[in-house]
Amino acid sequence: MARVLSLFRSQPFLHLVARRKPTFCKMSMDTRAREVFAAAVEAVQPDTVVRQSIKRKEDSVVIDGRTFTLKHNLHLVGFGKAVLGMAAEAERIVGDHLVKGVISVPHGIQQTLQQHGKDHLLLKENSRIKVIEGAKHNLPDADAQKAAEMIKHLTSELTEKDLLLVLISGGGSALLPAPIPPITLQEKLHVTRRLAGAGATIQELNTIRRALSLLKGGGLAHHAHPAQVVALILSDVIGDPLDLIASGPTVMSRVWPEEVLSILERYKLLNLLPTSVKEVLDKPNCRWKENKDESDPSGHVLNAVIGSNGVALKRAGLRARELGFLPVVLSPSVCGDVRSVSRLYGMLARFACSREEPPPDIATEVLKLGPEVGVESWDLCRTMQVLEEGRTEGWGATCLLAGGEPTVELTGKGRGGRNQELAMRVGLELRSLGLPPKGPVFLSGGTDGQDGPTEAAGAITDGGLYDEAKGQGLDIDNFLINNDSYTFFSRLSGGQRLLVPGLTCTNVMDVHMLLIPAIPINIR
Ligand SMILES: Nc1ncnc2c1ncn2[C@@H]1O[C@H](COP(=O)(O)OP(=O)(O)OP(=O)(O)O)[C@@H](O)[C@H]1O
Ligand SMILES: O=C(O)[C@H](O)CO
Repeated sequence: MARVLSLFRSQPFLHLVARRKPTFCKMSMDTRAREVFAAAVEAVQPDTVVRQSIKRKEDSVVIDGRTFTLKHNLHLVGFGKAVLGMAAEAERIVGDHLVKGVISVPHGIQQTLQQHGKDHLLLKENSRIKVIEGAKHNLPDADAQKAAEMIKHLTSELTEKDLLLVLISGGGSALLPAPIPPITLQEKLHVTRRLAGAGATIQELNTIRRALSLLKGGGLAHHAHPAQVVALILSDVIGDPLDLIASGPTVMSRVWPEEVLSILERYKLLNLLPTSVKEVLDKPNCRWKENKDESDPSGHVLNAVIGSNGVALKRAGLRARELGFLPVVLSPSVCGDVRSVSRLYGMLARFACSREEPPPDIATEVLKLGPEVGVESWDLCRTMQVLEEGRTEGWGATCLLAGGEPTVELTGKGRGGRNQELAMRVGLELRSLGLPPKGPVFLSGGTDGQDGPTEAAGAITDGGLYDEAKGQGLDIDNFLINNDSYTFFSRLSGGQRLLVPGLTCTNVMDVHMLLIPAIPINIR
């Protein structure tokens, strides 16, 4: 393994890690972990990402290097959990060039933002944008369908002189339901709910949604043709795939019947489909019969990802450096079962803390686990090299950052979320390393501020978790079996280990952080 790592030494990737030695910081590891998480979330605030991506120059805007002339010809539509703040900022930038807009946002969001003092994310009183709240509990409903109908109507009226700004963020699929007739909203909901309940991935779910919708899979761009369409996208899907985020309404995509049928078959839904769904699936590429124009609108569409997990991790790395860590970003694509993901972080901590040249089996095990948790060998080797240097060359404390969206197999009936469960499991892994209490610290948090159906975003943990719980009469294994991580962390030490940032108004999946102290520590 030493040979594998040495191969990476000569590579030019080290620009990803600033080589300057970090400064010493007196704050506790816990406080610094929370600060780094806050920086990650701050980097992807809806108003910030829009401000950074639209540059106003007199009567034009520059987006993604392209200039668009404004002649009181701008229309705006949007759908997603972060879209209200994105729209407020966009309207501030384009001013009265905005003719009108419609956005579909989560139920109750305006009141919640007001209550949290986040007025800068609300539209001004005389805004030209109509806000429709819907999709209670993240499920498409009549309000969201009405919003989709209005959005479709607005886009269908555009001409080649118009510019359509489309704001997209996670949760957009549920907020833009436009089932292809004769499918009803209830029938579409029935299919997608069964798929989600059976454990379908977001890729599978959104492939089906695209096949059943008038606006998804490029339908919105099609309706807007021949107007110029510019979509600004805040990604909540691993790898930032344009055709899957909110089911890709501005990305022209064909429906492949074989793919659709194989997904439905995989989840044993083929025989349970409503007749209307079968009817639509029999004619998969006739989604836009009511076209005003048959020409391909793709040339008129610019799709730009303006915020993502990668962006959040980059900013987190900068903050970590200010707080005295050598930052290293492992990957923004961590997925797979939380058990495997916790093993990965446990092994990386062991690798980083080993006093000797790490035993070859750790690096080999780490690389073996890579495919299961969505991390490339290249990224693992690069990260291990930084950890090795941190240890052998005295770089000081290290902050390993990663992100993505692991999964939990729900076996119990407790309250929790994947971040809190991951934190519990990593705590157990760190304990098994036999490190002293001031060893590595691990944080896992959802950037939307909510982990599963709980008011916490995640939790902070370390190798002392098990003994701390035992000392307070809490049986950690029982909580894990019952997927009761929120109850566990709420009861443990007065909830001190919980991460509760409140509503963050954004969502770029989860952030994971492993802080490795500078002091050389012995492991068993
Ligand atoms: N008791 C529990 N313990 C662990 N995980 C849970 C528990 N209950 C729900 N979950 C997990 O929480 C996730 C749903 O929560 P959440 O709404 O935060 O998901 P999400 O995919 O992040 O949604 P969003 O689109 O808002 O990002 C699912 O992955 C589910 O398996
Ligand atoms: O809305 C959706 O489809 C999910 O949040 C993924 O983007």
